[in-house]
Amino acid sequence: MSPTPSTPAPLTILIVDDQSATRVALTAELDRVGHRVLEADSASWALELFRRYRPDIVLMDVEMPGQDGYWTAREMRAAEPGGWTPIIFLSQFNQAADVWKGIESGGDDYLVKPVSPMILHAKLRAMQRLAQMRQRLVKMSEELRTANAQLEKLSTVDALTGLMNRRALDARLQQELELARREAKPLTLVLCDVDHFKRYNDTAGHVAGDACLRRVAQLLKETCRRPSDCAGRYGGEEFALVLPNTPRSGAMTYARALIRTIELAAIPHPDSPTGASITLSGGITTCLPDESTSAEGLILRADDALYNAKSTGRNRFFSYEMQMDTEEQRRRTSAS
Ligand SMILES: Nc1nc2c(ncn2[C@@H]2O[C@H](COP(=O)(O)OP(=O)(O)OP(=O)(O)O)[C@@H](O)[C@H]2O)c(=O)[nH]1
Repeated sequence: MSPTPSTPAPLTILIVDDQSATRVALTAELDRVGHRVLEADSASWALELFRRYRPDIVLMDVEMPGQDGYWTAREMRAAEPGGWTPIIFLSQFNQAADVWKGIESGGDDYLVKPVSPMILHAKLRAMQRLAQMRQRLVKMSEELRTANAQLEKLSTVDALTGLMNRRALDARLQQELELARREAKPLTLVLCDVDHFKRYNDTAGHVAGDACLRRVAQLLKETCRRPSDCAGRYGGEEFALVLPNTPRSGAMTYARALIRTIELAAIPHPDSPTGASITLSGGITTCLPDESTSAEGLILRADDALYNAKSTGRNRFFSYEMQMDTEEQRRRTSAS
């Protein structure tokens, strides 16, 4: 009498054998312990069932008319890229070379017919355990991939505004600088800062201050119309814009449009000497980079221009190279 293995988890098992007597005997044994059995008498039918039902384990006869078990195993492996269904070969041959060939062609184990039920169940149990371990590993590596992606995002995105953070901005500036140098194209960096933001916080509170920064960030993002333009939070109430392929004149046009956008948004400032709404001051630097141009140098220049914009009254953008006051320009343009 066949031994009864202790409560195996039910599996879907594909039996591939051209001899019906073998299939009947194996099916009866596997049925007896509650497994679901699929039967195929040829390579083509086996592949069809394999693709359709994705069995947990395959028991595969080596010798079959037409395509043999080795070929079928290779096709099954090719049909599940990244996956792994245990394949156990069944054969009358018990030479070492046969076992080797079976394993080489993608099989995981090799049993000599007639197979003792006890050995069969033991092998199934071992394969099932391996498959479960593999599934756990796959799941863990997926979780790791997701966690890494989240970490990567967290390390480049500013949590308050959703813009690039300082780290990502620095990397982007460096990258655009190298590209501009290679392609001999102008590159503009704008640093801008919300005017009298301490007063905003002191009067409206930090929560309202945060909401204000988010709104400004959104507006800055919207002004980045070209796919290569990017806005980021440089720190505190200071933002940076990297504008590739933008010459001085283009940068000034951009700054005027930005001032206008902020003006139209009319975000109320509860205590600003500059006016009733939020205003920005900015420093611009534009370069045609050569070997001596550095990201740090650009930041220093933009910061210097920003300081000038602040010290001459705020709500204006200065270009380091042109030392031109965009607010003055804008007033002149709208007056004419
Ligand atoms: N709510 C809020 N406030 C911030 C954040 N980061 C920086 N600040 C505040 O921004 C203010 C910046 O103040 P200052 O550097 O004195 O500059 P300012 O008041 O804007 O004055 P000017 O730049 O000279 O126009 C400080 O009160 C900071 O606490 C933030 O994430 N949220």
